[in-house]
Amino acid sequence: MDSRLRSVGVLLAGGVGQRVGLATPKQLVEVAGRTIIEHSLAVFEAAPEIDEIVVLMTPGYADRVREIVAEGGYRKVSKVVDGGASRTESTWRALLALGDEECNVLLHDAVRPLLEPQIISACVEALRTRTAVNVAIPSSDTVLVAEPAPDGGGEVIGEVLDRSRLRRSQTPQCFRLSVIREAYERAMADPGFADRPATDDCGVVLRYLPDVPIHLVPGSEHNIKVTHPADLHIADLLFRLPAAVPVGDRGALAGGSLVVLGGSEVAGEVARQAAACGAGVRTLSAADGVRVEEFASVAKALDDGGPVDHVIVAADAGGTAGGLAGVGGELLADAVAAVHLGALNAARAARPHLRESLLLVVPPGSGALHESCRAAVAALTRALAREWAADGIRVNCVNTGSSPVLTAQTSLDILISDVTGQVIDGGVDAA
Ligand SMILES: Nc1ccn([C@@H]2O[C@H](COP(=O)(O)OP(=O)(O)OP(=O)(O)O)[C@@H](O)[C@H]2O)c(=O)n1
Ligand SMILES: C[C@](O)(CO)[C@H](O)COP(=O)(O)O
Repeated sequence: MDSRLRSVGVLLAGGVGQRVGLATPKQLVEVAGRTIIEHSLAVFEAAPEIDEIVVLMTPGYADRVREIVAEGGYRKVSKVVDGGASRTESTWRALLALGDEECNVLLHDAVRPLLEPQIISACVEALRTRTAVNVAIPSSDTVLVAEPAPDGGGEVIGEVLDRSRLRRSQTPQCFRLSVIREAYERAMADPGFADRPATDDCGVVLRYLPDVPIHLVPGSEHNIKVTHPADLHIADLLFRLPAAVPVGDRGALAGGSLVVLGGSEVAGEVARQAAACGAGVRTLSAADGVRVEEFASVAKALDDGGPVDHVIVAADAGGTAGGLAGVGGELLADAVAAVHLGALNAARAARPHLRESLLLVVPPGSGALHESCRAAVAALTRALAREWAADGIRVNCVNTGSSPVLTAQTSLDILISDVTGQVIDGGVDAA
């Protein structure tokens, strides 16, 4: 059996988030700068395998989702439908909204915002030859069955399950429309279903179509479900983990145009390595009368050149080490002006000329002054990457490591990659 069917991603967002305990449904809470539902929407929108997206939303909040869809330009979203009273009821409503033409249906918990694109690819690939596919990961905990204590006081262990056979079920849960619809029709016609509901779609298929094998594809430890308040913090941290930047073909820079702003050692190395790759490089530093601390100075220098593919900001902030008490007021202001204000100035001045990406290189250092500047540039990177995403301009940050040469190599790899919003540690000399 082979299938090249249309694939519809269904985002189940009809819950109220009782366990998180906020006044609004948890899928509307912002994590890493975006609502949880928007993270999930963005993954499905960007997946080449997905043709259409249907959202099931908590009654009363559908218009908020329509706003998010319109503002974010999520063109694959065809419908926003009110969810039901339970997850399975929301799935049932989605199935009713899908029409009769056979297709692949990928049912995803909207509150799993860290779904990786390769999981969608694996699911759709598996659906070419299977009619039911689930995403699962091995259990790292021992799972046991609790029973009421014989003396009536609390619970005792009834059984310890064989962990080697246990998997934790994630989403998307994926089916041919005809298969999942038949399973749900049987469930809805079963008067006993309401008393013993299923916790997921695979549970419905397993119970009502036991002859349909549900094939498993590997999920991911990052694909967490935001269920309890702590999960909001865990998701936020997971979003901040740096992406792996592949070592690409730096020759791809040949013929491109770069402006390197600032007089740090890394600035010099980036300029040298990029020029060796065949890029046209313009360097602008205090030696050329350009000071990133002054917006007008950077803006004039950039206005004098033409459009530019990449701008790299790598100012020198000399001496941002040690305890705050030992830092003189002037040094403090200079460091903040060079690193934080300089990045803001350069970003603002570069924007009208930029074609591809901005890279903010944070100078080396330690202590309260340096670390607070570094955090400011990291936050700037993430926020700007979101602001400029709609225009296709990437923004990244690299923290200078112990080797300026390796940091410059990492910088070039970031320029030729497609990552955005990433804060990456530059190269460190091997010990
Ligand atoms: N009536 C419902 C209930 C849940 N869901 C969706 O199913 C996913 C997984 O459910 P869960 O984590 O249980 O979400 P809530 O039901 O919102 O949480 P809680 O049980 O704490 O209220 C979520 O994306 C949720 O929005 C749904 O579409 N319709
Ligand atoms: C579908 C699911 O996410 C798979 O792990 C899970 O069953 C949903 O359960 P919940 O009761 O809706 O949190």
